Amino acid sequence: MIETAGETGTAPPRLHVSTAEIDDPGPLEALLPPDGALAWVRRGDGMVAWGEADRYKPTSIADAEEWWSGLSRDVVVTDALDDPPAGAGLLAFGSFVFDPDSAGRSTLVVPSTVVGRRDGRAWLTRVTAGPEPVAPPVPTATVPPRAPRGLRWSAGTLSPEAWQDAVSEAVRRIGTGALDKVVLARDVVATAEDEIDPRWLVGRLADRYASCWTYLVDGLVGATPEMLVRRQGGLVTSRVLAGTIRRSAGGDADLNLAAALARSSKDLEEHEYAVASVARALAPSCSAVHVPDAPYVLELPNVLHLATDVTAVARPGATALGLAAALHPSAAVCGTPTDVARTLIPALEHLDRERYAGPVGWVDAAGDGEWAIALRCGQVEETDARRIRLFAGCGIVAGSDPAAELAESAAKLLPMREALGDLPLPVATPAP
Ligand SMILES: C=C(O[C@@H]1C=C(C(=O)O)C=C[C@H]1O)C(=O)O
Repeated sequence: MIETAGETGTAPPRLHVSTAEIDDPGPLEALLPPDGALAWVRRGDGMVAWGEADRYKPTSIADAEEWWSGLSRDVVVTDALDDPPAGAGLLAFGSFVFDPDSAGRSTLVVPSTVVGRRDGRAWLTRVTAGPEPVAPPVPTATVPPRAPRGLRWSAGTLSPEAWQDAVSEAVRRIGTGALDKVVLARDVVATAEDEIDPRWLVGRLADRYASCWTYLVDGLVGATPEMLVRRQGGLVTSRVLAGTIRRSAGGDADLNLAAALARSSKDLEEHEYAVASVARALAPSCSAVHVPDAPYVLELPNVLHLATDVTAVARPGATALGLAAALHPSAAVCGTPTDVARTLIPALEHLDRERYAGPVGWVDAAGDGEWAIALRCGQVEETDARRIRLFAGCGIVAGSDPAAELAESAAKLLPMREALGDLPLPVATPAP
């Protein structure tokens, strides 16, 4: 018999984890129940989850790492896969506030049911407070999600004009030599007639932005193209994005835009700051940090980004969460120098970013995991689920033009607006 700490009456019961290979379950997001849905999907693979075996409100990423290493060390694994794909077994989903002073809450959830698929293998993980007698069948969502209806838009914290003034002020400060780059974000609010079902948004985002990581954690839903850090075994990768152009109708026009982006000194400069901040942050906990000589152009349906994939080898003990703690906030969402940008951001934005621009992802018992930057997202409001707040930001450098930055922020809002059904796919319309 397996003895659990809970039987002593002094400690919570140890969690029991069992994972079994299952037949291909079809589209993962279609399995999600209406309540407590968690998702992490890309190109059809990934994990969807629900139920809560445990939950923690970390005060920082380091605090989350400590809690998680304690919990995951103490579980009883009753069944596991041979040569498991990444994510098959005990894991926690999480997301963290951008700014520790935010009124928002960082969160780590250990789901009681996870269904995953990777590299042609599918699995079901159950996490329970005692031995689970029989693995339950894969559930299917009984209530399919409905599209939001009757959307109304309202300005967020700053009007578009006031936000452009903030960009001008940032350019002025950069001109004085106070800093090199600062990322300024804005928000807009959509209100629907009924409660917004985030599963609807997950399905739409995963379809249209298949190359992005589509995520859902406690009402924060989005599809991000930017991987802060992935650790798989010893290998560490980070996809850095900075430098953006809004896409046109496609074809030759887009090829010309891509060429212009790859030559733009403003965008290359902005990109270099972001790559340098990632390479610097990885150096103490990794060896063999490799930064390619030049960025490539990442094509998404709404924008083109300058992108660099940095690779490294993790030193012993450098977990995915530990690496995320070292990397956040990178210059892609904060600025250069970090401390100056960090102070300037709230002063100019007047916005509580909450979990936008913070790390979002998952971690397993071995410390492997994926932590992306929560971009191209919205937060369904906890107190009124008919409302969702969307966020988008832009890197401001010496050559930035406020009107062009506003247009760029509008392009970054498109994925969520399309997912909400505000726009017919794939045509772009002016910012709300
Ligand atoms: C801040 C955002 O995006 C970041 C800023 C970018 C830029 O300024 O070019 C590009 C990608 C992201 O690193 C956002 O999408 O909200």
